Amino acid sequence: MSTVHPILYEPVDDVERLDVYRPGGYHPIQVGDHLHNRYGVVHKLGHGSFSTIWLAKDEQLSKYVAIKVGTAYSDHKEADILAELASPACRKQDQRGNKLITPVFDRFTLDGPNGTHPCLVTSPARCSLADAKEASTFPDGMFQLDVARSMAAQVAMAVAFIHDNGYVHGDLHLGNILLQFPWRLDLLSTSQLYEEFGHPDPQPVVRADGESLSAGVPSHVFPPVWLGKISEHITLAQAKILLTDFGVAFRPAQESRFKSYSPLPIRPPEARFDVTTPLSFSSDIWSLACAIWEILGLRPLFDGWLCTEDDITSDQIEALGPLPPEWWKKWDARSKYYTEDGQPKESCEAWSWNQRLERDIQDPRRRSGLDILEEEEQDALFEMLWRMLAFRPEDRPSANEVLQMAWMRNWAIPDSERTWNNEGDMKQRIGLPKSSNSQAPGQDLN
Ligand SMILES: Nc1ncnc2c1ncn2[C@@H]1O[C@H](COP(=O)(O)OP(=O)(O)OP(=O)(O)O)[C@@H](O)[C@H]1O
Repeated sequence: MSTVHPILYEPVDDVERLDVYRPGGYHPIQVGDHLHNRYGVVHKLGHGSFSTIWLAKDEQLSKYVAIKVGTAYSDHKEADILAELASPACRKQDQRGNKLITPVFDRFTLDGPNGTHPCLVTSPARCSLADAKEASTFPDGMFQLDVARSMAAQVAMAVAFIHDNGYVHGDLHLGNILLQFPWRLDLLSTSQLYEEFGHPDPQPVVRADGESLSAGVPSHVFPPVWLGKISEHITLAQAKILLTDFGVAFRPAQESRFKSYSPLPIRPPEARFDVTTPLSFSSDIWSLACAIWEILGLRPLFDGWLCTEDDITSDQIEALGPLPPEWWKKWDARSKYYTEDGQPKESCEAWSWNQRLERDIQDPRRRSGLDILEEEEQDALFEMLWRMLAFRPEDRPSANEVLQMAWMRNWAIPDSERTWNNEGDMKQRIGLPKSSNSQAPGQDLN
């Protein structure tokens, strides 16, 4: 059942939902606030359903940090999980994977008119991969091929790292994969940062009924700063990613989770058809395959725009073949799309794998003048994704097995190694001395 939200405030574009400034909801924060006697808020980075995220200056260490301020409903689980993944015990097992997970520098709580809010201090990133694609100047927002391969390998490594440490991420989409800064933001003073990326733009919050604001509502809200980069302009050396948002992550050994919180297009089918078996690591493998497709191409593998759960199931069958028989029988809406012997009804336009590759990856890449996948690479990619998208979760490979597959070994991992080996070259290219930590760049910050 959908909830109807009364219109309490005059609308403001590109900000969090204003009606969530209420007891249990967001904490009212303004640029200029000083948090936890240490962090001066200088800009807004973004918002999610359960948090607002702020760029702040850590006055003790003179460096910029991102502070994720949770709603008062949210628990401390995300911070606990990230702290555990950052612990020396986890980190020493896998040096590679842990650089790809949001680090935790500090955590504290804020008490305010809407309750007590968990706050997580992490490193600021440029933008999410979804934002980078959306910002493209082309109608088709995509990454250069080597960049896409590198990012795909890094996400798989990050997933292998968290799986090795017993956690399922549970929400692997491009909005939760961030692009790291290729240089230290700390090189900029706050005024240089404003000059380079724009000043905060406070928008007044006005009640629709003309009444005054209650104590839990901020006087102003802030559209996020754009620190990001347009997808096709990201170079291989700049393609370092961070996997973020562990808000729905869980440990299958400790918690039986039956419901998936992933968006419909990347949601594993067992969450719909096998609701009595707890979700496990393989649910991330399904979503990882969908994320890799979208990183390489233009659009999601299973399109979710105005789609229902039934449309997505039908789309999955078109791409992957018949559902396991017991799931097929459970699917009440099957007769809308298929005859009883599983043939698509004429009204359905079926898209095979090859057609999808053309439609979603190769053709848009060609149109944007970007490299396409050669035949040998296409075959290796198909082989990997086909196995990751097995309907039955137990038939999918583990994240470590994915990293051993030919596409990863021969195409994606070599490009990710070039991303991580380029650090020194990168600093030279943007005109920074390799050991610089005080000088403002004044060069190409993009
Ligand atoms: N460290 C960061 N640096 C820069 N931007 C960030 C950072 N963390 C989050 N953001 C921005 O804020 C957005 C929301 O963050 P996040 O997904 O962690 O919040 P959430 O409340 O858990 O969201 P959701 O609605 O997905 O549960 C991200 O998509 C990104 O644009």
